[in-house]
Amino acid sequence: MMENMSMFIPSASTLLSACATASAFFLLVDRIFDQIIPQWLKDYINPIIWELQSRFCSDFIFEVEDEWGVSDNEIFRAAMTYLPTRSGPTTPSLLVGSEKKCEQPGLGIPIGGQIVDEFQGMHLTWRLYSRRTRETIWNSNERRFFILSCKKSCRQKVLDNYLPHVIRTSQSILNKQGLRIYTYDQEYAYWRMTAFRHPSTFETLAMDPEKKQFIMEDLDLFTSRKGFFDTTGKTWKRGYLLYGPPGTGKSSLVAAIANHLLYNVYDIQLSTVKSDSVPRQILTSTTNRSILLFEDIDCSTKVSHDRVKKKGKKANERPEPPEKPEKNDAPGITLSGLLNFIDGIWSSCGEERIIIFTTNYKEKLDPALLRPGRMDVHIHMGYCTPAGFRVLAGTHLGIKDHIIFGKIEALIQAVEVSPAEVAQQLMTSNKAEVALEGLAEFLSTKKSEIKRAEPKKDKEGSLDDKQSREKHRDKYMNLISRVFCVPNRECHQVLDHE
Ligand SMILES: Nc1ncnc2c1ncn2[C@@H]1O[C@H](COP(=O)(O)OP(=O)(O)OP(=O)(O)O)[C@@H](O)[C@H]1O
Repeated sequence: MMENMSMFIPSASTLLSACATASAFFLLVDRIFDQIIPQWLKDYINPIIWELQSRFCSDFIFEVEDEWGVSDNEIFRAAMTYLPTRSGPTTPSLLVGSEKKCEQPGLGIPIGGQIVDEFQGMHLTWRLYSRRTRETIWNSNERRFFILSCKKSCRQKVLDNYLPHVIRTSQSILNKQGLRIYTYDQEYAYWRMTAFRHPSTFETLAMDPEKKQFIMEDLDLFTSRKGFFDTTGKTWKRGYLLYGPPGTGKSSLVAAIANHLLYNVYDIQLSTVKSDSVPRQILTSTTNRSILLFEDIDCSTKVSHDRVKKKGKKANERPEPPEKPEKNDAPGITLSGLLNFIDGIWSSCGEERIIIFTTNYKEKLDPALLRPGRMDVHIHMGYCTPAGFRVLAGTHLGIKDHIIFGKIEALIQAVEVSPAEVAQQLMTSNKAEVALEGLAEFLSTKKSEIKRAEPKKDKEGSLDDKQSREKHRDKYMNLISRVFCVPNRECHQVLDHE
């Protein structure tokens, strides 16, 4: 009887080979499936195949989607960084690319790509898939997800040991890769990334030393005060407004802050944000310890003019007809959408974030944007000063002093010249003497042009009065840069050495 029964019980090796055959079969089906079946049908059948696979094989399946709740899935993000470094002889395909010719090619996982990893005696297979989700008017979303399979018996070990290892390793890979700058792709609702190698630092910035020192101390204080933000119930973020004429170093200061704090930069183009719900996606998909940058905020008319327009309207003035929306035109972000982004309830998703706005026209901005708590520190980036010129001469020509410095400094005090203009003149020659002579000539020409324009102004009478009033107001604005210090410091002012 026992002998008869043993005829029907398969041996361990037969069972194993049956299992291997089943796995190979499913892999084969999967392959054919990938090649010839349309995406919509794949999306429908894929889950059925995985279900069958997990029932008939001894594998356990983890599905790692690119989103978790309303945020990006950290495990997915980590796997995208970690897995290309684990490719081996069994890897069928990889994405390869390079941003610059001389760079070491970067690797990525293609859709359908498979990576096999070994960890603490476990055999783990990752495969990347994509599926289309319901399309909205503004987004046609394609969601990506990994299928991670392991032995059923390893399930707990994967959760406890392997996935934390993937997150840790990806973090150290990213740290080695250096800083990154991200820009938001509205179409696919995800961040496109590239290496951030802006050479600007606080040493290379043409700015007055006290102002630099103040900003660096403010940043350091901010990063060291987690406990303070926790106990006061405030979100750990700080808003900076950088304002001033073109070419005075606003973008260079952003880069210097990123390099000082070693934070990645998320560059948010407000004009391309399609609706008030987009900032929520942005907030939940950016990482901690980062800079959220809004450049040229005044150019986004919807957010800069709302209240300024209303304030300037006389009582008997007829209301302007509402702007006709273009066909298929997205509504864009409104001022209230932006205010919510900065300090609404969703802004608490994430911590240790610096929010930076830059503008050439601070007065165009709605006062609601500027209040402490939203823009905590206002930094005026002014025209070049003698101290700024000395920094530029050091970085561009490698010199600390020269006989012609006195003449140039006197001219710099007499004319309004941006650091960008000075830098450009200093780049005209690698011979210090020639470059400095060129700069002195450039400044003298500028000065005589201003002199020639002056008598003309006098003839224009009332216009001249108006201009001089405006100049006085600008001078006053330039002189005092208010620093609202909530909650980093007590409120105080910094003299802006113009
Ligand atoms: N304060 C500065 N210190 C050092 N370099 C500067 C400074 N300001 C301008 N530059 C030089 O001028 C170039 C332009 O500066 P930057 O883009 O930072 O100015 P910006 O104020 O952001 O201008 P815009 O308002 O037009 O965007 C930079 O590449 C840099 O070399």
